Amino acid sequence: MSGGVETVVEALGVGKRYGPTVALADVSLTVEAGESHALVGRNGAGKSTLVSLLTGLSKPDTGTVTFGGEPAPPIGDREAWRTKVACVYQHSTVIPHLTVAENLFINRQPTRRGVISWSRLRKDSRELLDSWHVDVDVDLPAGELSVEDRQLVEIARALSYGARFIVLDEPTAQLDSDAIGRLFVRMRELQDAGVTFLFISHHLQEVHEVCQAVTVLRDARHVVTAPVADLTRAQLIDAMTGETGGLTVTDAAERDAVAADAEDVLTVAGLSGDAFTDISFGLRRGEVLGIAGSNASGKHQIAETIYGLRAPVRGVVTMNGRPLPHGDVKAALRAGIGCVPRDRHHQGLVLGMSIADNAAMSVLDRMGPGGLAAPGARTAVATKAIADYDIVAAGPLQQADALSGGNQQKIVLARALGSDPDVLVLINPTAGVDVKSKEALLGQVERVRAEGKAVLIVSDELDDLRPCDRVLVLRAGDLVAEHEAGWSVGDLVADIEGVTHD
Ligand SMILES: Nc1ncnc2c1ncn2[C@@H]1O[C@H](COP(=O)(O)OP(=O)(O)OP(=O)(O)O)[C@@H](O)[C@H]1O
Repeated sequence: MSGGVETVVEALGVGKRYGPTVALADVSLTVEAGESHALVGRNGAGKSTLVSLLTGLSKPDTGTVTFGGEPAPPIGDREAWRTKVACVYQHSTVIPHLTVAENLFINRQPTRRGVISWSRLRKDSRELLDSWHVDVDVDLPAGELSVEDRQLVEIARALSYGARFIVLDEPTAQLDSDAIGRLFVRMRELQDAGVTFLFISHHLQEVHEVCQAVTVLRDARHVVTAPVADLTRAQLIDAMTGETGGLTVTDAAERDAVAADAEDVLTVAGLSGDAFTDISFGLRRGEVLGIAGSNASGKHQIAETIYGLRAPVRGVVTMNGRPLPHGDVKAALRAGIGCVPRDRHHQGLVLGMSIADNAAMSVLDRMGPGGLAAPGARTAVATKAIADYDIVAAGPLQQADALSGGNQQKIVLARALGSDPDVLVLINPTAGVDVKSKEALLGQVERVRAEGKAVLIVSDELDDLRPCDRVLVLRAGDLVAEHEAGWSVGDLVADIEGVTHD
């Protein structure tokens, strides 16, 4: 108890090392009942490590964790941990081919005379979801759920074990603005019903919108804990970076427009495919073009069709006047298209390989005969990437899986740019990346553009669209609007959502 308020969880002086890396040093955190407490910090600051200690996935080297004043359960006792806390990760923990009901009651299915009672399982699942107002079909394979519904199912599952403390690890990273709004409404309802949240996000406006308290970590250490209302966005950024001065976001409206006679490097003509119909546009040399839209708009699918991950049903994509074969990523790469994919975990990075090998992958054929780069050359590429993108790593030979999520993301971007493409296709390039690194990434886009290359940015984040000369808006698979640099947020969002703005 502190000042009459019940403490849900307390970490006292916790520390954690991974080999030579100090991931957390003497960090303390107190989360009070019924609050939403934000945990923020730059990529590699130690947020996920702290969450792993608070959820019993690993044991602190030093310090203690207590729940409601009681010592945390022993590490191996998963049952006991489940009654205290759950974490909803960006990446799903549901088993995709099992139904929602099976996922909810996995390893504790109701039985009748020693046999699983499927009718009870479905009924109990329905009741559980109803009690938390989660409107999801319990018979659906969990892999078919939207990210939004999957998160709600995971929250309901956590609550059904008795946990009333839930960690949300970048829950908004894959949600569009409508879904984020609904998640926040849901968080407030659950808070009113006695649930406490630890909320991790790189979007500081979200912290201000939905949290009451905030803790900042920097370089493995605790910097400050304060009521959210006491810290402005600028003060939060200063606490995260240890510097003053805030951020500079490149805005295309502040630089010269693309030359009127600049030729198209990439054209999309009459393209139809999964979730989009008859889309045509050109991308000129020296241009940064944005595509905005909700998750259902088809914007990701268009980008994926351009770089060959999907085949179109109709239409053609040309690079420098030559049609690209359909659905052929390698051909797109050879033609000069670099990409930062949407799903970096599966398409982006080989986790078992070093930073050097990952960063050098698509530049291999430029580094030596037969695509075999000398180790020194690979290390040099990685060392440069670490410096250019501010990657927190022990060195170029560190394995990618030992990096924090945001730092892994930076390697994918470094690699896409490293192949020196004529056209760079970026899908949600700054998702999971801290505010300060975002600036560095968008700075690289500016560099590429200034070199006369072209960039296509498909993003859920309006900040990512600021460096764009034009932004195309997609709705339900149709191209519905085009905005020149200098657009107002209200106008763009109105077009994205299909409402009138006045
Ligand atoms: N399994 C591991 N092996 C080695 N080092 C690790 C491991 N897990 C984390 N680290 C290191 O510990 C430090 C803290 O990482 P952590 O994942 O906690 O950061 P984070 O604040 O969650 O970052 P992000 O915002 O990028 O997710 C980083 O330097 C990271 O490289």
